[in-house]
Amino acid sequence: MAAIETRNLTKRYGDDAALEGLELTVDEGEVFGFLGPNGAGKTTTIDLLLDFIRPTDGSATVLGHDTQDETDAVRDRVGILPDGFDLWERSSGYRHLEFALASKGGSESPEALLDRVGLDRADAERPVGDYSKGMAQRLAMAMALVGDPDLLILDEPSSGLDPHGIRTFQEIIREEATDGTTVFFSSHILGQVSAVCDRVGILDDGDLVTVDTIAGLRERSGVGSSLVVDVAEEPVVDLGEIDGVTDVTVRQDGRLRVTYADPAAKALALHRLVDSGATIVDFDVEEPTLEDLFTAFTGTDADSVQAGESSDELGRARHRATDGGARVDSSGPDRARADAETEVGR
Ligand SMILES: Nc1ncnc2c1ncn2[C@@H]1O[C@H](COP(=O)(O)OP(=O)(O)OP(=O)(O)O)[C@@H](O)[C@H]1O
Repeated sequence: MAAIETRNLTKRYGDDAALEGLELTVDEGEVFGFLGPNGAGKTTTIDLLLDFIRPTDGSATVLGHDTQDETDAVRDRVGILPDGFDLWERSSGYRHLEFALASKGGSESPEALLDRVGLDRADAERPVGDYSKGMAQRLAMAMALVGDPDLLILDEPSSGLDPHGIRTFQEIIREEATDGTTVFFSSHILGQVSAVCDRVGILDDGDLVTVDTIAGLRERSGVGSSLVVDVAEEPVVDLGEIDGVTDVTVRQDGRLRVTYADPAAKALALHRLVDSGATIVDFDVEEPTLEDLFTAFTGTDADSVQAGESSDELGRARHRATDGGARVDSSGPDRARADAETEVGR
């Protein structure tokens, strides 16, 4: 049984389609990233799955239940972290959890839930009207986890979170997935989706553009990997002649970027450079970033997809030069991603 299955799911407002003919299957136990820019239709899809709004056309099942005819059965087994949720400002975090535990019949202790999301127990005594956005988001995540749901639906879960909170949420998502929970995770932040998701669906302007694993997206996008070489002097050899090389450019930092579709071209390019007498100071390989993939599949500039997360930070920070030299940042892409997420959290 699929955790989520939609057939021609469509929502129109007047002549405008918020979602057009969505055909999507999310398997049980997978972490599925639903990626798209502002206004792509992510929240509309989630609202349709939970029967908060009704489709103009088409249908959907969640955990085998029809979303319109068996809404209670759906909501009973789904944990939801909605985008833009409302809390009762004068009630404490504890009261919110107690309410969620009572309405879901959950057996967890409020303290265990608070600890899991990293919300201070003393803060849980305070009215939520005093909470920061990140604290409110942590409380909402704790409420979503109540009752050990079979499906977690998280709409922009990192909204308002600091980098530590982002990591906490990613750990929760991984733990839930290990436990067999399906996670449907909407985001416009590419790095966060790639950090936790088994598969990704890219939504653009109400249309599902593609669904695949990150590796599959890389392969199908045609966006090649690049060999970035720091050479002591301008090479006198035409690397563009090598079979499988698709592009050769000199970057702003003076390094040579050789983009290739065929991995065999990488070694050939290095050999050709050495044979030409060039002195190779350093080299590295850059894989296409998710931003590159998004652009390849939608034709949309990835800068419009996310605020504050630079593709240069994400994909290329490991090539930072230090002391004006060409040393490679040994902390690698994970560090780069953490750096990028620091940006996001600001
Ligand atoms: N009640 C409504 N009336 C008219 N248009 C709507 C309504 N709700 C959503 N839309 C439109 O539907 C489209 C999809 O909106 P939706 O909120 O699903 O996007 P999203 O991908 O969740 O965006 P974001 O990342 O900004 O949350 C947008 O163009 C939006 O303006």
